[in-house]
Amino acid sequence: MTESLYDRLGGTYGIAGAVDVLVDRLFQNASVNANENVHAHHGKPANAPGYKFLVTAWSIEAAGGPKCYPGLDMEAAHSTLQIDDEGFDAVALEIAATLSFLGVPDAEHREFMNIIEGYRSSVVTLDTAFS
Ligand code: HEM
Repeated sequence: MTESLYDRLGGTYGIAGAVDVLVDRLFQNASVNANENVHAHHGKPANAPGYKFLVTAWSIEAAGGPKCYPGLDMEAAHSTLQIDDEGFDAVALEIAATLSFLGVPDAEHREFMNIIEGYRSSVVTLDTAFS
């Protein structure tokens, strides 16, 4: 039987290590923080530890690991942030860059990015395609 994505990403230690790098990059990413609603959260260094915990737990579950995520579902978590496709792409790019930076192999990289892409319609609430 194939190992779960969770196991192939190095389990809780592998995922927490990647999220540690990712969140530091997201908090400093000018494109991500161009949205002032996002910056109100990501602009405060004191939010980093709790956010790392929540994103780690979410990722563990999403990758097929143990159920441990205590946070909001993706629609509720982002409903007031007015995220458009460009804002989503900026975060997705940073996730992909982090996986690449850490040397995650192609198959696992693609599988995790497919999971992320699957949540685009839950996270994006602002249609700016023609504005
Ligand atoms: C599939 C992609 C994404 C995942 C898996 C994800 C994951 C999460 C998680 C687990 C939380 C915590 C929820 C809670 O408080 O219970 C959260 C909150 C948040 N996310 Fe995302 N997120 C995604 C996309 C985005 C994007 C594209 C942005 C910005 C452009 C963003 C910005 C934020 C912000 C600012 C918060 C904190 C909201 C607050 O508590 O005030 N997220 N996200």
